[in-house]
Amino acid sequence: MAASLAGKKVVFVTGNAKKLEEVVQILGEKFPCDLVPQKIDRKSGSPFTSARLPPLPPGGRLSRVSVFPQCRNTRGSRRRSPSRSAGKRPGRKWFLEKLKPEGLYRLLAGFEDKSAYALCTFALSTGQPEDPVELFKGQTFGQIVEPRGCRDFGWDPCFQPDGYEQTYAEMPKAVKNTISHRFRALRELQSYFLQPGSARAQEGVPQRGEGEGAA
Ligand SMILES: O=c1[nH]c(=O)c2ncn([C@H]3C[C@H](O)[C@@H](COP(=O)(O)OP(=O)(O)OP(=O)(O)O)O3)c2[nH]1
Ligand SMILES: [Mg+2]
Repeated sequence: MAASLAGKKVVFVTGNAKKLEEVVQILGEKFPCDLVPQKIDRKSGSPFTSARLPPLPPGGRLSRVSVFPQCRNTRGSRRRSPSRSAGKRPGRKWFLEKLKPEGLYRLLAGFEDKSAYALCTFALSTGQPEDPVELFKGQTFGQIVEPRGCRDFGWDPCFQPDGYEQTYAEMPKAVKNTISHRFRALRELQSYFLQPGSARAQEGVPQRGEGEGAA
């Protein structure tokens, strides 16, 4: 990590305490920046309202969700029943709240193929509307299984990563945090800043015109 990043403030926009906990654990004490969690605020005047966010990056809906989580929630308030959305967005919060991990597993009862992947996308913005947003993705492949393990985080009990006998919820956090989708996305983000001699390593922020290749 570039020395010039030391002491810089990075605002992590999330309302999810478990995500925050994992990000703090994964980044560890060596992370040189000051990570400041902030729930996104829909009200005008917040630095994170849609009007003041940078332009959308390419990459489809999942990318837009990463940049506009709260706008998405607002616009998407025509709530659909879980069954109407089956197979489309099982990771979404309201969907999981209704179904619980058991329901998510049951959705696949009629399917032999229970393969799945967990995807995490971090969107990094300088805060300047004219600067591009950089996306960092991490993906972990696995299977949807009958829920097992601790119930303190979403769908962790029914996701068993390939090559492991335990679900995310059964394995120690220290293990999940070295194989998870979130870990892989953060690794991409960290290596983005580590590129030696790059302008972003010196400045600590993405530069205009540096695009898709970076992640
Ligand atoms: O079991 C898990 N394990 C995870 O690693 C994980 N990551 C996300 N989720 C859950 C949390 C929600 O129920 C959904 C995704 O919704 P999302 O909008 O990403 O999360 P929010 O809680 O709304 O937090 P933000 O404020 O949007 O960051 O999947 C996991 N469950
Ligand atoms: Mg959300």
